[in-house]
Amino acid sequence: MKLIRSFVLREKRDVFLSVLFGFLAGMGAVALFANSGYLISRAAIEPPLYVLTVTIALLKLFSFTRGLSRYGERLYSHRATFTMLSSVRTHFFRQIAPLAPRITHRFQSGDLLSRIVGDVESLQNYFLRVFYPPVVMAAVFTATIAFTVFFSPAAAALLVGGVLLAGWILPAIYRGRQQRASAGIREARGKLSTDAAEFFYGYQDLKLFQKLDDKEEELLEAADSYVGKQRKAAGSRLAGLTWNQSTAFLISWLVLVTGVVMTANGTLDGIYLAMLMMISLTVFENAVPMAQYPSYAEESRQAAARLDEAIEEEQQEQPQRSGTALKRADVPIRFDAVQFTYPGEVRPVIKDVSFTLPAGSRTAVVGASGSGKSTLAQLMLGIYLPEQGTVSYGNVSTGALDETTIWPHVNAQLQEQHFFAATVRDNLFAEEADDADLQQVLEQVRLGYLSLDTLLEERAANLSGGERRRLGTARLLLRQKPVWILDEPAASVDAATAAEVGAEIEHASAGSTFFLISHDLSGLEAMDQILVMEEGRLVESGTYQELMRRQGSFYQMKLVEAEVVA
Ligand SMILES: Nc1ncnc2c1ncn2[C@@H]1O[C@H](COP(=O)(O)OP(=O)(O)OP(=O)(O)O)[C@@H](O)[C@H]1O
Repeated sequence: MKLIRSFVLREKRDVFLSVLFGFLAGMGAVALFANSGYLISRAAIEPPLYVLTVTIALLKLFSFTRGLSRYGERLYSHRATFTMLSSVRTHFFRQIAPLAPRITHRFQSGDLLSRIVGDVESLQNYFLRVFYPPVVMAAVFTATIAFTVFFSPAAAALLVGGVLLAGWILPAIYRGRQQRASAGIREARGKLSTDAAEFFYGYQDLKLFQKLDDKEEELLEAADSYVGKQRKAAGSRLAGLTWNQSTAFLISWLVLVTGVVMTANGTLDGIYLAMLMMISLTVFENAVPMAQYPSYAEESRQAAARLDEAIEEEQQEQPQRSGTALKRADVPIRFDAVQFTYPGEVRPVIKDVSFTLPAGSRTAVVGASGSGKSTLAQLMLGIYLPEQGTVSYGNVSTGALDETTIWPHVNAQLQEQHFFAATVRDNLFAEEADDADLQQVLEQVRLGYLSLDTLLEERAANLSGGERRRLGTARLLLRQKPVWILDEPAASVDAATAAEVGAEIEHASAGSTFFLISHDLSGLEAMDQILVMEEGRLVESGTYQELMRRQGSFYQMKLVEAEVVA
């Protein structure tokens, strides 16, 4: 909330103008109606023409003042709001973007989207309905009461009582209720977004496994829960509004009664009675927004808390990085007694792993599914930091580096790659390359039959699994990098095509530090070293020939592979 307040206060000029015009609009309204009341009473006793002329001219002046000031208030308050929203959105996005992909493991995509869009959007009410209306209300009431005291201290006292009740006491009572009524409303929206996203992503599988009805029911329950919570919050907001209005009318009625009594006993000139009545009716217009104050204050607090939660929890989970830049990556990459557990998990998935990738060497990592191979790649990219031990480039550990400075040195093809709903050309991420180069790269990955203008669907759903993998490889072939990290580039690719594309990769990566994660044990003879992972431990390492001679885990794996092939 502190941060949101600081974003609002940055717009000092607009904040000042909103309050100023809000005050002028409020005073304009009070003066307009007071003047009307006075005019009606005065006209009844046939005053000289000049009195009517002046009063009518004032009426016009006040109505212009009111209209123009209200316009100014709306203009500057909305400008301050939208500028603040854009600052919050940019700030939130800047904070959250570097946390990817870690953040996407912690928060589901639907929930994250609901925070980025919905929660940020809710903060628009913070300035408009929480921050400045109390200031305007206090200023308008103070000025009006000072004016009223002059005619009737009793009516002024009633107004003071009314403003305390409508502007402070009732909203304070409603604040607690509103907190209860709107508790969990944002979480319910997050859950609904998550369920909806899951429903659409998993639609095909849900259909195939006949689970569509169950999931639909869950989705409807989430929708009902969200609507129910919204209804409760809106009910509470309306109740607050009703009490606020009732108080305003009651006070106006009391002002009328007091005025009548005072006029009857001669302590008030009857000509001012209608004016006092109109003042009372109008001045409470400014207290109406206060009825919604608790609801919007609570909504803003919850939205800000959810945004903080997304950023802070994730930042706290991660060890602090000192953020220096990696200047060169053509250096040995070392794992020293590395232990690693994923955030929020208890089971270490990498246990006391040490190895070195000499600059320009070629290494393959093999091992059973879940043995920690992909995690090694994530640690090497600095996406995660080891819990114990170090991963270092030359003499610099990844903990001392800003991880984003590692990535420009690396050609990485991780297990999951994202493809955008755009052309093949756009998905190759090589704006500076000309079409002939791009087409040539497509040939190299045996996708020459695709046109650069072919439109890919979201997540490249119109390509086969193997085609997606090879399109991912094509991205790397367009960039010369000193380090290559490949996590099963041949997954879902037939053996013959995989061998051909493998040869292209080998050629393109010659001289680079090459780190290949593979389930395929063939073609590893040319590697400088092979690392064998088992349940998070490095159980064997050496050249192909050494490992075969040793007849350990790698040898056993080869035997199993040979049996399966046979
Ligand atoms: N984001 C994550 N959060 C928590 N645990 C994870 C995460 N990613 C992987 N794991 C766990 O870490 C272990 C190692 O996973 P990893 O992906 O490194 O294995 P792998 O050897 O690459 O497997 P595969 O060959 O199937 O790709 C697994 O037990 C997995 O369940």
